Amino acid sequence: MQLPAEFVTKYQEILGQEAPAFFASLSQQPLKGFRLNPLKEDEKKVAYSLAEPVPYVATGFYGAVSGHSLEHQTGYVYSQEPSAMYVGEVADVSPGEVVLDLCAAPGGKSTQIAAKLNGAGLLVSNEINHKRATILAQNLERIGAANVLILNEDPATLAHTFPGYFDKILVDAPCSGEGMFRKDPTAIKYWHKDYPAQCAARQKEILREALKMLKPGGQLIYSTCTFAPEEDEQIVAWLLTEYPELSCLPIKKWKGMDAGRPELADGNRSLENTIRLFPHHFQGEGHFIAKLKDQRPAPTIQKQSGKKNKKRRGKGKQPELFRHLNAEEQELWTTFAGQMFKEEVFLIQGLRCLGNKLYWYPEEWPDISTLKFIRPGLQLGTFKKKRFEPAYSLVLYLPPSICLRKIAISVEEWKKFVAGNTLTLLQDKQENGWYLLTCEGKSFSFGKLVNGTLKNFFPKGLRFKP
Ligand SMILES: C[S@@+](CC[C@H](N)C(=O)[O-])C[C@H]1O[C@@H](n2cnc3c(N)ncnc32)[C@H](O)[C@@H]1O
Repeated sequence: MQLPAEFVTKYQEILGQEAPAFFASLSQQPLKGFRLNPLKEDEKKVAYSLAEPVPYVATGFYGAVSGHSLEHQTGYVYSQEPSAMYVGEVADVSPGEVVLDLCAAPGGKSTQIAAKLNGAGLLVSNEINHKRATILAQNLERIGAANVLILNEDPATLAHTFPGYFDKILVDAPCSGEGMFRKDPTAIKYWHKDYPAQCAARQKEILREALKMLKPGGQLIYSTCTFAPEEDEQIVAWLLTEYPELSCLPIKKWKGMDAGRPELADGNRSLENTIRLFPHHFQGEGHFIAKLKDQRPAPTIQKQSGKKNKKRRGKGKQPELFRHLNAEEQELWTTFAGQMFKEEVFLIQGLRCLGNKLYWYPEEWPDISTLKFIRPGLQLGTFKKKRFEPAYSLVLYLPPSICLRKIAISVEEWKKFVAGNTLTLLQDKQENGWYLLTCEGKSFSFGKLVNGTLKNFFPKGLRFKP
């Protein structure tokens, strides 16, 4: 690997005797990992080896996964390099919290946070770049979390809508990406000696807006995948100076994790509470993580607890984006839900229409009608001329055990189906209609059975040949 000369000089100065080991580690093979998804039923039932767990992430494992595997496609696994996984752990999100992931695509940390919320509370997952936001949406859809809004906004616009709103905010900032050098050598081409300072200026802009959205008493998690002090310790030092209400919380250091270095910024000792992950010390690509707490007393309003708490937050009015279901739509949904689910899965009060699409969007969620969104709640389906067609996002949300109508098919049949073929079910004498399709116990599509032929409703844009 040809490293820029100014990069080499800089890290020789910063790392001294350790520099050769650091440079050598950048020429090694990148380390791969994946996380299991506890939102799925029997989440450990995967074909991948779980023999090498990542010690500091309960759901993390070393090893590579394929994007075409059944496990990836059904959201059972998410490919993520092991140092990036620690950011989601440090965020330490609990069910019921209201969390913002401000720079979220492609979704490594958002998928982890959504799983930790476990259906209670809300994750607002935002990405400024539209193309990347659509990839974020696909990744979040696969993991099957219902309580996620996906937005495509700039931080300043969000700050206007959500002042003091979030319990936790993650800023996994756009950075100079030095920790990506061995995974993605094109990152080296972008690097120049002033790049870290330029990135730092942008990081400050993003953080200024982020802090406007943090609730008093809330926590800000800041991370980068770079080693540059300008974007790491110096940003945290700047935060602590500019925002005296913030303090830097200690982060548990597992084997191979280094403390942040105060001498690389203004000498503030609390910078030792931050974490540096260096590839010559630690099994991973490289990251910097800081956790800051707003010390002002938290407001005494009742904490949102997801589905149970009906108190609406945000602007205090109904989302203007949606309309209520008409009688025919309500009947179509009730019939579908009655045939499909063993129990009431979505309360009718949380159901709303946007055009002819049906969403689950509980009353207490904020009004996002003025914002650019990619996913305004969990899409359940579409009303089409006197019929209801269930959505792909509903499939990924549904655990097979709550479904009455389901058909299990083999891996060979799954391969044909996701490539776009219909299936002929010679053995089956089931009633015509909608069925949840499963393979190895994993929900992967709806299919419509018509006289023994299973029509294909796997989204056309996602079809592939495994
Ligand atoms: C390091 S990546 C995020 C990775 C992501 N958190 C994950 O774990 O998959 C940073 C993201 O910030 C976005 N970004 C770039 N400029 C931004 C800005 N001015 N404000 C907010 N986000 C920005 C980039 O498009 C990029 O997707």
